[in-house]
Amino acid sequence: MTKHYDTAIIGSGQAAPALAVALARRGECVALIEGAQLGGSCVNAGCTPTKTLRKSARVAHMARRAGDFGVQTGEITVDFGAAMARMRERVDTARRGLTAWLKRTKNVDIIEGWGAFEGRDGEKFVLTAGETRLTADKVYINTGTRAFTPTVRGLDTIPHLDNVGLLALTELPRHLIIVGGSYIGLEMGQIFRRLGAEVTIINSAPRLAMREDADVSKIIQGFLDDEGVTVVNNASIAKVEPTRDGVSLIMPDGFSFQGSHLFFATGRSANSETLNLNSVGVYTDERGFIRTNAQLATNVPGIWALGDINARGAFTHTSYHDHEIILANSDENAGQLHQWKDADQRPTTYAMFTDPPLGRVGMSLADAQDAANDGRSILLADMAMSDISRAKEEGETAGLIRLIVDGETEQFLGATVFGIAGDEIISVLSNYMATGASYRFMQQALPVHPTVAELLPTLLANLKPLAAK
Ligand SMILES: Cc1cc2nc3c(=O)[nH]c(=O)nc-3n(C[C@H](O)[C@H](O)[C@H](O)COP(=O)(O)OP(=O)(O)OC[C@H]3O[C@@H](n4cnc5c(N)ncnc54)[C@H](O)[C@@H]3O)c2cc1C
Ligand SMILES: NC(=O)c1ccc[n+]([C@@H]2O[C@H](COP(=O)([O-])OP(=O)(O)OC[C@H]3O[C@@H](n4cnc5c(N)ncnc54)[C@H](O)[C@@H]3O)[C@@H](O)[C@H]2O)c1
Repeated sequence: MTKHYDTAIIGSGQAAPALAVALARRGECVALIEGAQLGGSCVNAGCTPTKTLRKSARVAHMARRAGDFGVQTGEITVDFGAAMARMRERVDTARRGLTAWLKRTKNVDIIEGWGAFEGRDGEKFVLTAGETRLTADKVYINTGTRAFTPTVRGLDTIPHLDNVGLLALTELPRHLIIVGGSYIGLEMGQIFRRLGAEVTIINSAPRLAMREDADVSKIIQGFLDDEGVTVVNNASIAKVEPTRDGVSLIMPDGFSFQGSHLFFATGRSANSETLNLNSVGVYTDERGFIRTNAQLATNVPGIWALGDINARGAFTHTSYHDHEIILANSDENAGQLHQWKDADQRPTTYAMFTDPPLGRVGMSLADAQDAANDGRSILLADMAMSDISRAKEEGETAGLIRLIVDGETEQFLGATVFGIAGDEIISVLSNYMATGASYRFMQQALPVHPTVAELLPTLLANLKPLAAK
């Protein structure tokens, strides 16, 4: 029998559970279709496991640095199995909690299987998920992405890992070769180095974290060098070959890098090709990401796309925020949430969880320079973490703070907080930006001493015009 639902959600990414529960509470009958594990990439093979493992890595790092703080320890060893078990326990607990929440929500049916469109039955959309066939008035797609692996000669002859495989390892790699020098490569490279592996990062770009400002890349390169991570920028791989105990990456000049394990952190592919989108006429871009307007509606009325699959963000918080956009636009009483009704209005906000973490919102220096070159009035202030008392007291002085303000409206346009607690402090700026207030109000605030954030008002007093180049 084909059951009819008000709403079907394909994929239990970071928008889906909250959306399913909210719509069910509005009285809708909701089908939540998941082909693998509830919780999606973030809970199972992304944020949750990596940030849990990062803590073990940081503890090992700080234990090795204990002498700097006048604390003596014995020899530091890492029990990789125990660190991974702690990580798995955290993931399993998070998924269990999510599953229980969804299962106890009236009007939500969890359907196990890979969802796809079959077409239409009048106004209704017809879907399949494994053995189940269902119809729905509305469909929300939250199917996310999976690891993208580039074509490399010889890759079919050697074992290699993506984020799922890396996080399933039971033994510490002797020498992990990571292809990719961006969020995933950098976070995992530092973590595995601190857990005791040799790590080599092979990066095709001329510098690490190429989307960030050049001085940020330089700081990242500096602390990875200090920790003994080998970084090869501007790299291209001619071919890979198996060796007796691992893999060899051979470069076009014949130079080679040997390691025990090979991990690709080279971006993500859209999970859209098995959705049979053509059967209902939904448009994608050339990479398979689903086109939406700022309210996340596709070109087909009644179908929306949320999370990474709409290419309007690539983070858990952007995916979760997408569900708030949907709710705000489908509830006429949500007028006060006007800023959530439009994905084009939100500034890019994220953290890269290297240690120290990089917190970012809105414009980078490079973006600000482009704007100044276009004639926009831009004010800029920078400060090195090494000039901040709290960072010195903590003995963690790598990084910088950068504030960018519109010279005419006095509103913040962007900020970088790269250093201790940068992942937390950045929300001071992004929350403030959501108010649209002049930066001058922040100058009147009373900050707590000694903190990193106390320097924000001081730094604002040093704003200087950014000249066009
Ligand atoms: C290693 C790693 C670390 C990360 N760390 C962070 C971080 O610290 N902070 C952060 O904000 N972001 C982080 N991210 C990114 C974050 O995980 C994603 O942006 C986030 O999960 C949003 O994804 P989503 O909602 O689009 O869907 P996803 O979380 O990708 O989930 C999509 C779900 O849909 C399911 N699915 C796919 N196709 C179908 C189908 N046809 N039928 C049924 N089900 C289907 C999948 O099985 C999956 O469960 C990280 C990513 C990785 C890989
Ligand atoms: N802290 C976070 O929020 C967080 C953490 C991890 C991942 N993520 C999300 O995951 C997504 C994917 O991250 P990612 O780091 O895999 O991808 P990315 O697209 O950010 O970077 C890909 C990297 O691979 C390199 N590269 C590409 N092809 C290569 C090749 N053939 N040889 C060598 N290097 C090559 C690029 O130069 C770049 O450094 C990001 O978009 C991000 O949003 C977020």
